Amino acid sequence: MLKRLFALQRELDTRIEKEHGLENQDLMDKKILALLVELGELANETRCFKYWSKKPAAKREVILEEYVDGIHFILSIGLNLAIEDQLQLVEQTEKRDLVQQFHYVFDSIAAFRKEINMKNYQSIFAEYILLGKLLGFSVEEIEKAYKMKNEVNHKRQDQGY
Ligand SMILES: O=c1ccn([C@H]2C[C@H](O)[C@@H](COP(=O)(O)OP(=O)(O)OP(=O)(O)O)O2)c(=O)[nH]1
Repeated sequence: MLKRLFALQRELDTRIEKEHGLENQDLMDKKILALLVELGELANETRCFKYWSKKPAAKREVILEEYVDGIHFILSIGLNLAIEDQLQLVEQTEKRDLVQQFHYVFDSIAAFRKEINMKNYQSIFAEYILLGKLLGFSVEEIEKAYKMKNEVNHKRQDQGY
């Protein structure tokens, strides 16, 4: 699955960079910030930290769409590192709640920015997958939603987004 997703991401990223004349630019810092912002948007839709409110979480499909925006940027960062073939996912097993898990993902992204290496990248990946599990998403569901959003992203580029 990961190989397929990396391939789709590469196609999209190449397209976006061409369209915006960014082929030789280092986009790492922007991608990291984009991922942090997506993570904030995702947390906002789950409303998991809004102890002051009774309003329920957004619909499952809205949360899944936010979640796969994050997957896009994680894959895209991986392509910058050119390490997709070495990726080994270590499964996180510790029991955590959703709020804790959001913090773990934020912390892993911050650690990666400080020290951009394979180990720290793997840790973003592992924490983000666990976040998806806590949100109740299956791997198949994530892959399907990723493909749908990837197509939307291509269409946006067609329309000069
Ligand atoms: O190099 C890139 C840049 C962006 N994206 C994707 C990731 C994500 O799926 C989408 C950007 O997020 P979003 O759809 O939230 O874009 P936006 O411009 O912030 O949209 P909106 O204003 O509707 O929130 O573009 C990539 O895959 N590669």
